[in-house]
Amino acid sequence: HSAGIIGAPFSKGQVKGGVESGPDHIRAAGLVERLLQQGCAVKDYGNLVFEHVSVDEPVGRLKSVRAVGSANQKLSVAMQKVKESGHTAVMLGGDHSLAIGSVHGHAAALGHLSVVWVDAHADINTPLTSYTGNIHGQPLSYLLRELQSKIPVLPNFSWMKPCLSAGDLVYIGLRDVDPAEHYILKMLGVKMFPMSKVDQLGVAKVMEETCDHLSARGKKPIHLSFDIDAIDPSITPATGTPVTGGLTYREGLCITEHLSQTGLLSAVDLVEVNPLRGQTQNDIHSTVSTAVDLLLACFGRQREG
Ligand SMILES: CN[C@](CCCC[B-](O)(O)O)(CCN1CCCCC1)C(=O)O
Ligand SMILES: [Mn+2]
Ligand SMILES: [Mn+2]
Repeated sequence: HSAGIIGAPFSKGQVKGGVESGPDHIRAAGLVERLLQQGCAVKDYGNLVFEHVSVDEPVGRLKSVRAVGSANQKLSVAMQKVKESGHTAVMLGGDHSLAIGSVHGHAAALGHLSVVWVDAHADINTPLTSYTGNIHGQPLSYLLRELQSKIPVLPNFSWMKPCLSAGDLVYIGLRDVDPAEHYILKMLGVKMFPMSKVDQLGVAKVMEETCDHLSARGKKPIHLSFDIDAIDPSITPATGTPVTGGLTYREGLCITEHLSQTGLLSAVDLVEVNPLRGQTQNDIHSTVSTAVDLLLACFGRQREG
């Protein structure tokens, strides 16, 4: 295993301050040292510097479009470099709008890929269906080829092109999906394992069916985009949009251990850790250490030793 870590201290895909300090909290909890201890090579590329965008008037309801566009352009270039250096990429967020640049850069380097999106939310609102205008609820609409007719021309987004097909996307953990998002998911026939399915099948069967679905599509490199709010807020409360009824700590490890064992894991996003949303130090510690443990499992750590 070899990890190439990129810190993306960015928060403009949503409106709650604090998520930009996610990368530093995850590093401070010992991510690099723990990866090295388990025999993983590590290259830490540090944090990207996102310059302030002074004038960024809303476009329709969309907030901070220009900032989100330029941040993701920079991230896409950085991701591509990390992949071309042969590492498994680790993108530490920052909010989930960063998946635009992370997936785009990954696809630019490798051509084709599949995405496993672990999240309480579908993050597939289009600019026109979003209630909030927060772009962290929309990244997949910019990435999916099938939705391009729904995306208007946006400032600072001309650098990107859609790079993902709906058949190569699998969701795990959904439990707070907007009506328009649900319509889109059904229309596109996207493979999804909402929490109801996780309860019904159990996480081992969910992972088996996830991998069967991806294998049938040709065993492409896997991009795991893990939103920490997929885990139950009793474990990871320090996040911007907590939703009760989430994955247990153990289910989170089952998911990441299983994907690690496929040998196809090529990039991991770990996003939406927001220390300011924790009520106590313990809230923050529980959230950040769970994020670290999930990442260690992505790089081969096994609970049996
Ligand atoms: C479900 N969609 C939301 C949340 C997006 C969360 C982004 B993530 O990165 O954390 O997954 C919420 C929209 N609801 C807000 C409250 C009223 C009903 C709509 C949105 O803002 O689009
Ligand atoms: Mn979420
Ligand atoms: Mn998300």
